[in-house]
Amino acid sequence: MSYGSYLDLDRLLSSQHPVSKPEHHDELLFIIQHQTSELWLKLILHELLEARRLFDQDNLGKALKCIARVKAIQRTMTEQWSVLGTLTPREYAQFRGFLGNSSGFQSYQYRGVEFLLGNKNRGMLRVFESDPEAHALLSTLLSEPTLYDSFLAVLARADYDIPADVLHRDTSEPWVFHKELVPVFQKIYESDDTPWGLYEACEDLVDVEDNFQAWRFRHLRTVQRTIGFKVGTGGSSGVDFLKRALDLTFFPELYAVRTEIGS
Ligand code: HEM
Ligand SMILES: N[C@@H](CC(=O)c1ccccc1NC=O)C(=O)O
Repeated sequence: MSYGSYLDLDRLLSSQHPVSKPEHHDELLFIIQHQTSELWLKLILHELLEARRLFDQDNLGKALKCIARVKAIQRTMTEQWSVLGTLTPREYAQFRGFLGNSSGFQSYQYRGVEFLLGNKNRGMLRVFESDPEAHALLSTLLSEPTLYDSFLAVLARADYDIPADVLHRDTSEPWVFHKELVPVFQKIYESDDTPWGLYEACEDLVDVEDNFQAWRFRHLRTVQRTIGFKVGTGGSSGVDFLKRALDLTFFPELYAVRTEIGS
């Protein structure tokens, strides 16, 4: 065993293939920024799947340990935008044309994280029709319960009043706001004898959503300073499309409960 063989460094470090001709100096930054993001997304998926499995086993403490790791990765990914922020609009314009129609829409790991957190959209599968492995993973994640579904099942088993239509919902559908859950969370947040384990779990989910939004926001701002209001290579309106994504929410009831909190 050696450092290089253990980490498969030969393969890793020979996996950067700039397509610009002549090769543009800054394309390597662009490739490595994406590759490191994909590696972190791989670990996020790994940890979220384990957290969901642990929720299903009522092992709350260990699930939260996985989520703590996810939160730390998210902070790293968000800070990482500062590296790409050193790419000037002109530098990017000089090799952007070589990227063709490829775009972040085609990140199956990103889509997998969105699905696992509840932002499901069957239409997004079409992008992966020519990639059977990615398609299979996303089909599975589309149909399976989300992390939030599994957490609500934990609450139901702890005798919280989770409606049957929530517990037996069609999990391939995107999450919709369930007002009946707000008093459930109110009971956790407002109690004189707060169940701190459940409270921590709720707050960890809020942290994950907050961190996800921070990443989306920094993506949007990096895109805006790099390509302004040009349309995206993936065919979207660009900045306007990314702005609308900021309205998405994974755990709306955990935010709605704040409005109801008295003393
Ligand atoms: C200069 C750098 C970047 C620019 C100009 C840019 C631009 C865009 C644009 C315009 C879109 C909308 C889709 C389209 O029409 O193309 C998009 C989507 C996306 N980008 Fe980027 N991006 C950049 C870097 C990155 C990086 C480093 C990542 C990291 C993985 C990333 C991940 C994504 C993802 C996942 C989406 C889909 C978002 C969704 O569906 O909500 N992008 N990007
Ligand atoms: N959508 C970007 C292109 C882009 O960023 C991109 C292109 C190829 C591979 C990954 C990319 N990153 C995220 O969207 C653009 O419109 O410039």
